[in-house]
Amino acid sequence: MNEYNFPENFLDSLNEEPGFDRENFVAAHENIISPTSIRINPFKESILKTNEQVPWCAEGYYLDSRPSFTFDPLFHSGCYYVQEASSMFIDHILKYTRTNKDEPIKVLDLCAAPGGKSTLINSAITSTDLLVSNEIIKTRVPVLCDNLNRWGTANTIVSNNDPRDFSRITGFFDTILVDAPCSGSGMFRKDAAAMNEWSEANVNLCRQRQERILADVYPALKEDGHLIYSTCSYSYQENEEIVDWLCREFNMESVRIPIYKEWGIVETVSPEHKAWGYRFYPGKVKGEGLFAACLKKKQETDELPVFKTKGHQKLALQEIELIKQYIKEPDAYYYNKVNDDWLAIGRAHKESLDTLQRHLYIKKSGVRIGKLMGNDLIPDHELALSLYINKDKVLQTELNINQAIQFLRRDNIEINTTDKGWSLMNFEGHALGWAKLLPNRINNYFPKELRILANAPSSSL
Ligand SMILES: C[S@@+](CC[C@H](N)C(=O)[O-])C[C@H]1O[C@@H](n2cnc3c(N)ncnc32)[C@H](O)[C@@H]1O
Repeated sequence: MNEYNFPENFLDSLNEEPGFDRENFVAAHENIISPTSIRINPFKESILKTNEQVPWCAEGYYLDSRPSFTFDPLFHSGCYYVQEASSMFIDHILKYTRTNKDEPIKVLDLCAAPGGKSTLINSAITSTDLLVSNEIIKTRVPVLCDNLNRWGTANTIVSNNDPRDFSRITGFFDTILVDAPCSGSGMFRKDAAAMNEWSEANVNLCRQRQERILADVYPALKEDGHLIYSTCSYSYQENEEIVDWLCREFNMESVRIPIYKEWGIVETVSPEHKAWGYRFYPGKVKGEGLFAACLKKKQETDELPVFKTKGHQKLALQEIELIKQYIKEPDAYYYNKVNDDWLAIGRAHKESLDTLQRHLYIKKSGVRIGKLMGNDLIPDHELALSLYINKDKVLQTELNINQAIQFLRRDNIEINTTDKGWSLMNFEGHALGWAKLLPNRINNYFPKELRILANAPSSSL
């Protein structure tokens, strides 16, 4: 064993890597606790900002200590996402590469669960832009949907596909993020167990998988579109060598991202194509290990297929009129019924949804509004958290912190009210979910699978 119980050969394997300072790196692992950072939701105003901002992301903030997020109702209402600071660099790349804000873009987050970078992309784009958030592993899709539901936007489609399925949607996306599965050395400080998984053989396996993922998704990128590639590995094989491979095998050029020296990020160039990359080392940055690079597709080699729009089932216009009452600016949305549930997605994304539905396994599109029972809406949890709910149409009940925690536990709550019917349950004005107010009791509709099960810590947030 060596310093800090790093895996055998790990430190030696990094000795030649750009910007690697062995002493500083080991000291950062031995002496510095992993910093806690959050990224606030720009669409849900809250007073969570702290004095120390993450330098490369305007919405990122460091916290002095790690509170119990589970017991903070604002976490459940989607006012912020707990995210490691280095990962927020993707925001900086997205903003730099977005030159024309007037033209809507389509972004794919290919390896998206649990959704940290998807919520980040969602904050960086506008409602006329589209985010497709994909996760290959079925069991990881629910957490991705939950995190996106909390963010509250109606311009996201979640799919559950293998990267190869995207090769059929030629030239569809303006930007693709591949936050690739990797050997995970960048997370050693946060997750010491990851060290047991590390080996040189695994680094090589990861590299092969990364190449396969990138080759599969490449056709889906538009000409002049950007590919953002990131890993939480320090290994050269998974980073600079992959960037070189992309430049060699595909028609791509490297994009240099401006950074400030005081950020502590190490800019690297790949040996063969001199392509830029950005390395984050704990000890040099206040964050964990990350590698990121951005490339631009030079020329479309295949001819673009013409996408035909599928014919639609005859829409139940009367039902749509009922649904629309619950939505702010209702004409801005396209309403779609899947089984018995009504969903709304920005009207601008209807055609994209048609195309994607023909090629992908769609798990969520826009916001689920709920089911109609006669003339009544049984509202969905997604509607409660969404930014587009027409709050004039529904009852709202403000809860204090204890009532909010009871609600989030799905316990019985006692409140003094004469109101009756479906009500949003709010904390500090932010919706947590639905309850039905009945003459002699309150039915709690907070989703069972999301309820707080843990015991409250002695001091919560
Ligand atoms: C680094 S994690 C993504 C983290 C996520 N982008 C975020 O910010 O929350 C990599 C993801 O890739 C997925 N994955 C694993 N194997 C894959 C494959 N062969 N193709 C595509 N994705 C894969 C994993 O399930 C995991 O969700």
